[in-house]
Amino acid sequence: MGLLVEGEWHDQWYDTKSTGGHFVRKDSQFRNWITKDGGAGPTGEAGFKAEPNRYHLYVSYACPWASRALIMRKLKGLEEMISLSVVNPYMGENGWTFEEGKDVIKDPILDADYLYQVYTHADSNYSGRVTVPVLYDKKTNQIVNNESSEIMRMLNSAFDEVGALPGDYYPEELRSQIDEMNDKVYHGVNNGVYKAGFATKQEVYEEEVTKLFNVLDELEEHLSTRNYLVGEKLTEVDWRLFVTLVRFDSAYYGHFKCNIRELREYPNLWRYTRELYNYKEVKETVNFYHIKHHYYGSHPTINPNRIVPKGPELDWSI
Ligand SMILES: N[C@@H](CCC(=O)N[C@@H](CS)C(=O)NCC(=O)O)C(=O)O
Repeated sequence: MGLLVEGEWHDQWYDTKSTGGHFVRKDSQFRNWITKDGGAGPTGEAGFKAEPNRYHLYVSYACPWASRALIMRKLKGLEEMISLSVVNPYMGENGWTFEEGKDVIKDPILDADYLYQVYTHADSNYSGRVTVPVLYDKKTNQIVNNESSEIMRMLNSAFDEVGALPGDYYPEELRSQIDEMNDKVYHGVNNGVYKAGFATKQEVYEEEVTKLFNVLDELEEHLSTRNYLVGEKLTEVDWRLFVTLVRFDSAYYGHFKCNIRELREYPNLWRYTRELYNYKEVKETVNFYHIKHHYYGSHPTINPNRIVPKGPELDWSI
């Protein structure tokens, strides 16, 4: 694992010393938007019009943030319109790579060996982390956006007039409730598992893991009287929660020590996760081989021998 400093790759683990043992996530830097007419979005510059076959998505099947984008691409039927690359699950001294391996889809655009080359191609002086997902413009050869919450939003609606499937996962009338729930889910769960798992001090881990399970308890209660987090149908916040829950027992419970309870011990959350897993073709975006091999294999400070556990055996049927 590493990062780019003025376009040069440095192999370096997260710095938690300067933050007292806490893992602090950095903001994504590429923030342009694809829009129906090519006008600027809520952030960034204009010029990225929704056109079939113009954009490419770089993801990791292991990564929950990338999976949000992958799920939206699937729900909106954009597979033919937005091409895809999938990195190798192992993230080592060169960060994400396109090294051959099970289910890897190489980079057809730059033929890069490493994802950081996509970043330096777009900005030869880039400084920062090299993360997935990355939404890339093949026409102008630049990164449009590398922030999954924004990529989800643009895929939700920008391509509606050029052949996307119907479905609005961020409906106008529910936006304020969705935003509020997104905040809880992001801080409490999506980033919560990382804050527990990457903590480097006992008291920080205990504090974070307790907070995580308090939010899971709250969500379990919330789902006792309703099927979805907000309103009567699935919205983006359900998919944002799903990507963490679907990894919970296979990766976070063991590798990140989020083990106060298994997800399967929560009847409502477990029912909900299985339902979303079986929704349309969403299960095709969930790759447990990549998930387990990435987490257990890529963090030597947590699991130095990189042994990947065989279990658990999960029954996803509904
Ligand atoms: N805020 C970003 C976070 C993306 C992210 O952290 N992705 C992880 C994989 S799960 C990554 O690529 N990490 C590489 C690194 O931090 O060096 C988003 O939501 O898109």
